[in-house]
Amino acid sequence: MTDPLPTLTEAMTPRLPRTVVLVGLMGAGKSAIGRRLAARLNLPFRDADIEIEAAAGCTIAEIFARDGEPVFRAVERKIITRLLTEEPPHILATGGGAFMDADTRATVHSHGVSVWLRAELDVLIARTAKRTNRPLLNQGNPRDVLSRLMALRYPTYAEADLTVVSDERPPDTTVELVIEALERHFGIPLPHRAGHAAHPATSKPAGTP
Ligand SMILES: Nc1ncnc2c1ncn2[C@@H]1O[C@H](COP(=O)(O)OP(=O)(O)O)[C@@H](O)[C@H]1O
Ligand SMILES: O=C(O)C1=C[C@@H](OP(=O)(O)O)[C@@H](O)[C@H](O)C1
Ligand SMILES: [Mg+2]
Repeated sequence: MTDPLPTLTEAMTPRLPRTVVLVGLMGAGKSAIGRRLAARLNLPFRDADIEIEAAAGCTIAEIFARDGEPVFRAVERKIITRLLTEEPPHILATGGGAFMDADTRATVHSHGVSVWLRAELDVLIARTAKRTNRPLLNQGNPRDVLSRLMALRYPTYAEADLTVVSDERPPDTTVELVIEALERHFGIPLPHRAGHAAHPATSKPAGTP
């Protein structure tokens, strides 16, 4: 059976041309902002870290402890490639190290639009202090780890297509800034829900009903 023809409104509604890939350091807000952004744009949300945990059947901390970081990076690369090449355009929050992998970066570049959520050190420290589920931050003083990672990673994050500041302003302000940056980048208005993202989109692992 052939697909029904779209209505005139559907045919004229601009669609997100590519998956939006959020990159940046731990605590930048990739997961929190990504979830809200997806709700505002009425698009699916995927979080690479959640997909990795679903595929591995254990937490990221357990993968780091049991198999080591290189194994985690290999799984991360595979999952992000699958999401970008096999799923329709969506909002994708990556883990902070993903964009540092040259292959992942190339895949993001050819299949998505990358947005660096750039945050200052004090903001990152405050936001990551509440949870202990990030193995890299349990390897020493979080301020030292994060400032070392800033020096190492910010030049590479700067290769992202777009940069949006993630600061003390409310999450919905950052979401607005990302939408504006995407609309400028694509040169089209993105249909979005008015108001606040009161009911964030769920992030189930891909394939879960
Ligand atoms: N303005 C804000 N923008 C983004 N996150 C914020 C903001 N204010 C508070 N937060 C909180 O900071 C944390 C950011 O962490 P998260 O989204 O997991 O970052 P990442 O995925 O980049 O590591 C979340 O708990 C979020 O609720
Ligand atoms: O920066 C990193 O290397 C990591 C960031 C984490 O994700 P968030 O950036 O979402 O915290 C997670 O992927 C893992 O702990 C490693
Ligand atoms: Mg995250």
